[in-house]
Amino acid sequence: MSKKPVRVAVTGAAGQIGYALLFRIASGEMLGKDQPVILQLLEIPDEKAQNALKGVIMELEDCAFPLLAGIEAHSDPMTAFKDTDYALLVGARPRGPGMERADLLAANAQIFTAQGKALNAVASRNVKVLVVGNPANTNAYIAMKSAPDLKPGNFTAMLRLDHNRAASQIAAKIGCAVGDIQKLAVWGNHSPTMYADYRFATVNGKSVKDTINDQVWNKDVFLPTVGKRGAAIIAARGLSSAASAANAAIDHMRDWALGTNGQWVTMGIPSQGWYGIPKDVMFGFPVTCENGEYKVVEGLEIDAFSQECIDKTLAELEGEKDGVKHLL
Ligand SMILES: NC(=O)C1=CN([C@@H]2O[C@H](COP(=O)(O)OP(=O)(O)OC[C@H]3O[C@@H](n4cnc5c(N)ncnc54)[C@H](O)[C@@H]3O)[C@@H](O)[C@H]2O)C=CC1
Ligand SMILES: O=C([O-])CC(=O)C(=O)O
Repeated sequence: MSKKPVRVAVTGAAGQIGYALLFRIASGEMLGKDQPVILQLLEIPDEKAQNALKGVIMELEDCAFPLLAGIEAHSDPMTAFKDTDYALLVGARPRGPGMERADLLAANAQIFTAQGKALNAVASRNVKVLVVGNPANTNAYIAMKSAPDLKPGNFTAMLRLDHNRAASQIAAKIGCAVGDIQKLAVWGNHSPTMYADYRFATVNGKSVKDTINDQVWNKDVFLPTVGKRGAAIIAARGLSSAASAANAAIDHMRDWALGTNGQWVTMGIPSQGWYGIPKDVMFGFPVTCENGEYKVVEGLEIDAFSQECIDKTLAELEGEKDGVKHLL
């Protein structure tokens, strides 16, 4: 018997990430090739954006995806999030050259108060929320705090693009396939302060750290390359990453919903005090997923260099949190 359709809300649906995301969700790449979906698409109440959304919907229809059980266009989060099981909050302003993601807080933060409140009012009580819009960690924190009746742990921020970037850089350095690398972690904020940590990673069962054996490369090449990859893409493309961001969103939601078979992935989640990170800080941690739940990989040793990196990214997040106090 075929499964009952689930409701997937996507905001910023007519934007560049939306265009790289919706067709993959509708084809079953996010929730499985046996899971029908109803797409609940939100765009701003502006004629140009709503027209663009209509065009995207026409294209979705023209794909005749067997798993696409319905498509809705919305301009109000209170209707877009009704009964939604999954919410991908993408809609927000992207940065341009010379900006940091935190510079977007003033423009984007209010979106996430309104959308957190709407999720609180009308979404499924088990809704799984992924915030992509930047600055993703703090926006996810705002949405979580604006939705007191939902489980805080169901609000997450996207660190998966950083995780995938780190895996790709390591694979290129070692000369192995990305899929051979396991047990990678990215700690902290989706910003240049993030700490991509390969100390526990393995390549075909061997230690990545021992294989690379070059702390100078780690500190002076790997960490800045991963941390500043978003800016490098903006410099090259004139626009921020879209297909790779959509791909990371698919990876994040798929793994959360369907499980990781014991493999580590990185998710931005509200801390429960793990590794000394204060409660509720939306922080990138290594996790495994099973039965629709994530579980932090605990008990990892944090050496002096790692602690310094973690402290730095935490301080940045605490600063962003202070800056949005007035909205909560
Ligand atoms: N966390 C991550 O790893 C990444 C995050 N991003 C962020 O994702 C966000 C979206 O990026 P793009 O799709 O490239 O931008 P875009 O400008 O192409 O699209 C954004 C869309 O969101 C819509 N929008 C704005 N406010 C909205 C609201 N309140 N409700 C619903 N829709 C709204 C706009 O009308 C626009 O169509 C940006 O903030 C960007 O910085 C981008 C790449 C990676
Ligand atoms: O850098 C940006 O502004 C877009 C983004 O978050 C990324 O590509 O990681």
